[in-house]
Amino acid sequence: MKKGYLVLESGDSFPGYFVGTQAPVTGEVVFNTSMTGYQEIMTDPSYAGQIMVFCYPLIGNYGINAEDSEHEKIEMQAAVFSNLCDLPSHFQSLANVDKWLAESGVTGLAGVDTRGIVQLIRKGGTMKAVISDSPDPDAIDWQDSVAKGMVSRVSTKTMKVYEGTGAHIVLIDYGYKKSMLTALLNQGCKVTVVPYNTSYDTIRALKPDGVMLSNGPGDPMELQTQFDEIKKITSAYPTLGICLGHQLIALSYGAKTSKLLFGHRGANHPVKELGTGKVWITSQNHSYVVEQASIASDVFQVTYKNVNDGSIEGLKHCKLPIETVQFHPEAHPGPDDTHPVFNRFIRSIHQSKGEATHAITY
Ligand SMILES: NC(=O)CC[C@H](N)C(=O)O
Repeated sequence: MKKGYLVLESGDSFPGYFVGTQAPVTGEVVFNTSMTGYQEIMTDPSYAGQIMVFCYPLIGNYGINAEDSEHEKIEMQAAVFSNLCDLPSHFQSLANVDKWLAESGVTGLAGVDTRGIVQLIRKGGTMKAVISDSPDPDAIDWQDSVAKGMVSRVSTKTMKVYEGTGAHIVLIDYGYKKSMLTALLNQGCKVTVVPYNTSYDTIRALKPDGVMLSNGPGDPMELQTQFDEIKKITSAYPTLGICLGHQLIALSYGAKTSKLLFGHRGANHPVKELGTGKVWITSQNHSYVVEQASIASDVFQVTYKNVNDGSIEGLKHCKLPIETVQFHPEAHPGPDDTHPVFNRFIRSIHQSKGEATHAITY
């Protein structure tokens, strides 16, 4: 086993042993508290450019299977584990995490005091980190910036059509998770996945019934040049925005975003639906949030709030059929309490076309 270190910009370093590809990497270090779902987490394109620390101390015990990946590639920079199981047991398992990371060209570090790292991040915030074979923070050029432009890297380069007999949804791909597409296909929708920078005119030519803006990596302000187009697109069709999609819609209509100290990443984040007072347990993965003070009350109504820190978790446009959520209704991993968000979206499409919705059973 080759010794390696996670070295944080704060100067702290944590020893472990290399798994997967043993190449040195730089990234923004973040943590996820989910107890299960490591394959879905590692394949979520929203983690592009980041080093993921798994809080749960045992990862890999049910292996890697052919079903659970959320994207065809692992986009995260690296993953860090406490105990990594090398002899998984599950009828669907095809490989252990070490072998899978190696085949995918991704670095891993195991046997690490992940709890110690999480305590530091919770105090100092998400920060830059390096995985290398040296524990010395002074040997690292901290001026090297963490990669930007991740959305253009992970988004599809061509349009892809998934046939269905129901509503036609254009899914704008900022790094969408497969489960979002599955949720739409399960509603019978036809889905056209388009690149992140697709124009309003191109989308109009596709004659969609609705549009969905997906999750994705990085700071939403990096996509500032798209805001005018996003406003045009979303004011023309019933819209659902999820996570990065939610942030982009808010920004396009004049709100502001800011970065949380260490983000929300896990599968048990409580969110209150303000209209009903109900609390849902949600799956989350984000650093940025829409700022309450920046929301014009005649443009958006806040629909959901995070129970832990009061941050905004959902918006509804006051006049247009636009709904956005910061959490992940598609789950994977995590509870599907909020899956009805998709049903509501499809219902809003039928309503905006003046179609009767009494026959719809959801
Ligand atoms: N899952 C996502 O879409 C993440 C959105 C954004 N990159 C953030 O970190 O806040």
